[in-house]
Amino acid sequence: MNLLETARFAVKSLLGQLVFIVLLIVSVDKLPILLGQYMQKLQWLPHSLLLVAAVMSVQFGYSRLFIASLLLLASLYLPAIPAGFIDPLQVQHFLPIVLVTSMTTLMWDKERGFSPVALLSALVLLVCANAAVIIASMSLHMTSAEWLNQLLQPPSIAKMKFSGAELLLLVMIQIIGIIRFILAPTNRHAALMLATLSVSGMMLYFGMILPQLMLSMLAAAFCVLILHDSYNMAFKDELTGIKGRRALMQYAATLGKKYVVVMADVDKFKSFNDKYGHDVGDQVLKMVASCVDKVGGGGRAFRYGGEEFTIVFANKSAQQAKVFVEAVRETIGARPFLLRDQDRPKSNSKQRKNPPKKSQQVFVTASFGVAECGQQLTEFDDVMKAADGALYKAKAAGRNCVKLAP
Ligand SMILES: Nc1nc2c(ncn2[C@@H]2O[C@H](COP(=O)(O)OP(=O)(O)OP(=O)(O)O)[C@@H](O)[C@H]2O)c(=O)[nH]1
Repeated sequence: MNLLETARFAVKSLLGQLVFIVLLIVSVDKLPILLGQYMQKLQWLPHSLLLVAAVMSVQFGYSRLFIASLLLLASLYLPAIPAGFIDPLQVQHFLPIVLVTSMTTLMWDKERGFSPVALLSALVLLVCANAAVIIASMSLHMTSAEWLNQLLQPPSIAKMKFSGAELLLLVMIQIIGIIRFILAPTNRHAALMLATLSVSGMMLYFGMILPQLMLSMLAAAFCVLILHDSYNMAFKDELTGIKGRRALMQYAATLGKKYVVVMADVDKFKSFNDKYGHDVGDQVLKMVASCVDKVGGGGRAFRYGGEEFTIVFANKSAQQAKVFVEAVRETIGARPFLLRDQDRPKSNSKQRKNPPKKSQQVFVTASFGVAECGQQLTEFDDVMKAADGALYKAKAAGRNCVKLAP
């Protein structure tokens, strides 16, 4: 994802999270009244959903979401600890702080895997982070409680009894989490941030005890975000972010009798890679993919593999599609690719042969072959082969052009 796409994803995801929190607050308040006696029977729901989220996290190798699910699961059992063993009021007081701190710490941590050593080191990290926050909260509370309490007061709707110091710390932890999310807005970070925001929102609104319904919804959101990741893994190309070959084949199966297939190939890409390095080549592929993906006329773009892309137009003739393909070709050829310092291969890189000068602009072009489904070509594979043949002709004709199959 380039910077703009990352920002767009972050904003979209943040808005989604906001909607989720509002829904949460509304439903946690209203649903128990609506569901009445059924709520009693739904006690198993948060436990089961959190277990499902934990199992799914293991399947996907998401150790941080696994730990987060277990922490939320543990939070369901903490209030049940006998009073003599641990002060329930202290548990209620520190539980939300511990959860928010843990989720934010996990956001900044890396995926460690599931070996005992990895899990133990994640646990040590969480214990250290929480100890630091609790000590900071206590010392802030003792030293500067008065002015902080005056400065930071919970909103009037809040039912919690938090000091100004604790509020300050919580706000700071949230900001640290939000920064992490903006820097790397992945689904996993979205899930962890959703957890910190929900826990804080619930605390403010309902006091210290986290409603079971909230944990159920949070666990369901974890599962949905993991499933969304699995969809992306299966159908999207990792490098360019556009749909990949598997998605193309699935789409092909849904096409009727009238459609057009376009095969596109970046020109002289091998020498581009040799000249500027593979990493710059990757950036260029992303740029080309974003141009191809914006094709008009209802065309759907896919990365076929390597430096090849496929566009499919349903219900169009080759002549009709050609207009839109020409537009994409022109856009790619006219878009300057700026080689910044950070794009240059490292000095010890084996790929570097001719490193670019500072802020040098380079251009790439692409060739296109177009074929339509018809009497001669009825199978998708055959139409693709014909488009490939036309692409070959475009290369032979000097590249940077569009050729139609006969
Ligand atoms: N950077 C980068 N390079 C890739 C990727 N996939 C394929 N390539 C490179 O793309 C190049 C394709 O080169 P060729 O198929 O020889 O064709 P070409 O140099 O583009 O020449 P023409 O197609 O004849 O214009 C190879 O050097 C591959 O290594 C990728 O994901 N990233």
